[in-house]
Formats: sequence, structure tokens, C-alpha cells
Amino acid sequence: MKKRILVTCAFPYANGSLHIGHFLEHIQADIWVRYKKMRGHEVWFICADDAHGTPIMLKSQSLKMSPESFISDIYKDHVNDLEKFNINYDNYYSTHSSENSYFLKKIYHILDKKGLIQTRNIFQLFDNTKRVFLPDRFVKGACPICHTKDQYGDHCEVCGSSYSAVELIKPVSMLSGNCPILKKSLHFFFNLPYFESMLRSWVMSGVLQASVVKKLDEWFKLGLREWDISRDSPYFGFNIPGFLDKYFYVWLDAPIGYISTFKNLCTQRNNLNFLDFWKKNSECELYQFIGKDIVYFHSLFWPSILEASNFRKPTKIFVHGHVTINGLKLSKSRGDCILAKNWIKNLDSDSLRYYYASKLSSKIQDIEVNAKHFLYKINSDVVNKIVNLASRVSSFINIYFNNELSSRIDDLALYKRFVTSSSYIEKMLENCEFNSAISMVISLADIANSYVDNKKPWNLTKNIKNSNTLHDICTTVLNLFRILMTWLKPVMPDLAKNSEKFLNIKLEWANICIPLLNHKISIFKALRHRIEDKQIKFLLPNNFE
Ligand SMILES: Nc1ncnc2c1ncn2[C@@H]1O[C@H](COP(=O)(O)OP(=O)(O)OP(=O)(O)O)[C@@H](O)[C@H]1O
Ligand SMILES: [Zn+2]
Repeated sequence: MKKRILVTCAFPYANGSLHIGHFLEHIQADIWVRYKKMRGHEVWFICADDAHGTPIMLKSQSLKMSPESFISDIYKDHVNDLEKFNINYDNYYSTHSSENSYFLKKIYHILDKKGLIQTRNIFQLFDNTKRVFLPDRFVKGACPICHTKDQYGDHCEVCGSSYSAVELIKPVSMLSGNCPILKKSLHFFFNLPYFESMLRSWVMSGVLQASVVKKLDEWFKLGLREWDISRDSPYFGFNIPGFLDKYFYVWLDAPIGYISTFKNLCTQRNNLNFLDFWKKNSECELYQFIGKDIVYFHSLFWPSILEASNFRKPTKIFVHGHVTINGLKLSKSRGDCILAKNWIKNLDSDSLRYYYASKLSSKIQDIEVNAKHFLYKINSDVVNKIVNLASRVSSFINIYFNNELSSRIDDLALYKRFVTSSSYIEKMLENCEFNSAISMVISLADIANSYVDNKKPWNLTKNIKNSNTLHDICTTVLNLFRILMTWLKPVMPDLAKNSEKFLNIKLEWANICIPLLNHKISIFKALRHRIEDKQIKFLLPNNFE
């Protein structure tokens, strides 16, 4: 049955260029979206820049720019990189938008009216040298839960707990290097504990991977706490109505950006109705891809806000691990960073997409980028096994058969074996078990190559009597190649495009079971190149940018 699906990725923070760690998520979601579209579903894919908060304000100040023009430059930079990796968003927007301000204030009024917001004076970390309240990312200390040193003020990257910066053990301001003081200020709190029983049953309804459910259980045991949704001036964000020097915390307006980005898309498309997707009990599906570092926000605060304001909740949240280099999370705030644009300068987008797909599963595991392993995977799997399969037989079709495929498949059993494997690959793609799908594709490519090795078509050119057999064998191989490339189309759109040009067809899921016969193909041209050693030099330690 055709489904109507909205898919989101977590919003990149607009304080710098995207690195290949960010692309794990965009690529994972884009593969899934392309797959679902190929299966005939109506899929809308959205994302936006997360454009508010103190870090952006401080960065724009240091560059002597207004925050508005700073985020506008970053926006262009992000969109440019996303396009280079073939991430096919229907709308890539910004949280600094009129729609987001509208929904944020609307939701705030509903929460306030329902008595879910309370104000009280609290003490916060204040950098007395720089005269600012410290944002979470500008203070570090030991995690109050697991005691790991060097953690940010909002959550611990080791145990995943979320906490308030004042709870950090031995905090240090990253702006001045001094120990911050505690300063009193009026803050606004959202009553998260009120939603505990709703959250407990929502969490158990299959929306999250098993290990995330386990993590949430730990958080429930520790007890849910009220959430501070306000920040003091100076701040770059949306003002709290009636309080000139108070702003909404960026983490409140960022997820509301999912709603406003879709609303903005609706204004661009006639056939799209906002409430169809966002009303309570909507029959449309909402799939959200996020990293493991932001589970707390998306699995506790976000569904509670949606519940309170009468919007639908996500159908499923897919959580992924982090891309690491030498075991450390790739991060724009830290030194170890491979920028996406640097990747594109040296390599191509399909290669990163394939590499990630070959490692991604539904388990929340970190993915270590290893240059040598990457080179091996692309050259051995994609070039030697997939592309080579087509190149091994295409010249025969081009030279001896006027570019025309024959009227029959030589090995129907083999062809059928490929067709029946499709249901396994479908299941794996559907469940984001991309590594299993890729393993199956590659083992079938091995079988197809063994078939060529056994049939030795190059020996059949010597005798004209063999011509029908040669024709049927080459046609079989190109049909197997066509199936392999149909499965890989969501993963490697550039290679798929070149394969479509070569085969002179559109690669469609529905055609997997129908052999391509009596059909004219094009002259074979290299569909993609091998990766040379010199191209991966920038991935080796000490060469990061
Ligand atoms: N190294 C990484 N591997 C996988 N996902 C990442 C990585 N870094 C960021 N992300 C994901 O990108 C999304 C949002 O990007 P955002 O810019 O807020 O990341 P961030 O963690 O602040 O990045 P950074 O540490 O580089 O400043 C989140 O889902 C986050 O998990
Ligand atoms: Zn911890």
C-alpha cells in the first residue's frame, strides 16, 4: 500500500561547515528516502539549519558580522555541500524563519495556558571576565553522573546523560579559561515530569531501537526533571513574549523547526496539506534520523512538546552512532575534522555513500573511517565486482550484436535466484540494515562474476556457431548487473545514472523480475574509476582540514 511519509534529519548547527560525520546521517536518511520512493511511496524529505544560540552569536561577533548575515553565509555553504553529496531534500530551510517564530510562540502559549511552564529564579554559570552567561557548549567539566572529565555543559558524550551545566564537576569557561561564577536570573521551565506515563508507553510502542529503549529506562529510573527553556540576553534567537531580555533556548525552537520547515514546503507545493502530516492521529508517517548524542531531546522533550500542543508524534526515530577518526568523534568544535568539501575536492560522493552504507546497521555503533579500508571497499567491491561485471561482457554486445540484447536468458535459474534475493534486500533497506543489504549484493556480484569465469565468453568469439550462446550469456550478465544496480541505486545515484545511460533504461524496482531482452544498449564507457592512493592522502592523520 502506498504510504505518505515525512522524513527529517537532525538540523546541523549553523556555526561552521559540515564534516563527513554529519554526512553519515544525511546519507543514511537519503538512501532510505530514495529506496522508499523507488518502492512507490510518497516521501517528503526535509532538514534545516539550526541557526540560533550563543555559540552563533559569539562566532558572528568574532567575525565582526551580524548573526543574520553569518547564518546566511553558512546556509549557502551547507546547501552547496549537501547538493554535492546528492542529498535530495525537498526543503532545506532555517530555524531563523517567520514560520518557526510563529509555531514556537503558538506552542509556547499553549504550554503556558495549560500550566506547563513555570518561572523561578535560578543560579547559572556566568563568565565574569566576558560578562556573559555561559552556553552549554562553552563550559566543560566532569559529568555529574559518570564523572568522565572534559564533558560539555548539556550532556555527557560517554554515558549519554543530559544535565544542567551547573551540575558539572569543576566547570571551566571555554571563553576565558576561568572558573565561572553562579549568577541569579529568572528562568522558564517546562514540566517534563508531567509526561512520564505518556512517554513510558510511547517508548514501548516500537518507535525506538532496543538499546535506546534501555537507555530511556535508565533515565526514567533517575527521574525526569523540569527543562529550562529560556536563556538570558545577550542571545541570538526568538524573544519570549513580554520579556525583553529573555529568549527561548535554541533547543526549544530547533525541533519546532521540523514543523515549520514542512509548513514552508507546503507553501511551495499545491498538493501538500500541512495538517495531513502534523495533526494528532495523522495517518501519514513521520521518520526522524538523529545521532546518539541528541536522543534525550528527541525522545523525551520533543514528544512531550508535541503531545502538549496537540501535534502528532514520530512513527519512528532512527538513531545512529558517530563517525570517528582514531576513536574520537569527528567534530567541528574539536580539531579532528574532515570537511565535506575537502572530501569532494579529492574524491566523489558515491564512494562515501557506499562506504557508510556498507557499515551502517540498525545498531547504534560508531563508524571508524579508515582510509585503507575505504580504498579497498570501493576498488574491490564497486569497481572490481560491480562495474567490472558490465565491462567484461559489454564489448561483445557492442561489437558482435549491434548493441542489441538477445531474446533469452542463458541461465534462468541464476536470474531467478537474483530476483528472489530481492525480498531480503528490501527488508534490510527498509530496516536500515544497509550493511546486510550490501553484503548480499556483493555476494551475488561474486556469483555473477563466477558465472562469467565459468562460461568464458571470450572463447566463444572464435566460432560463429557459438554466437547465439555468446549473445545469451552476455545478455544474462547485463541483466544481473541491472538488478545489482537497481538495488544499489539509492546508495550510489551517480553510478546508477551512468548505468542507466549505458543500459538505456531507468532502473526501477518493479522491473527486477522482468528480464531486459531484445533491447538496444549504449556503447560501454567506464562507469566509475578506481580510487588512487594519492586521493586518500588527506584522510591520513595529520592531514585533516
Ligand atoms: N561525528 C559525527 N558522526 C555522526 N553524526 C554526527 C557527528 N557529528 C555530528 N553528528 C550529527 O549531526 C547532527 C547535528 O549536527 P550538529 O551540527 O548539531 O552536530 P554537533 O554534534 O554539534 O557537531 P560538532 O561536534 O561537529 O559541533 C546530529 O544528529 C549529530 O549526531
Ligand atoms: Zn557521563
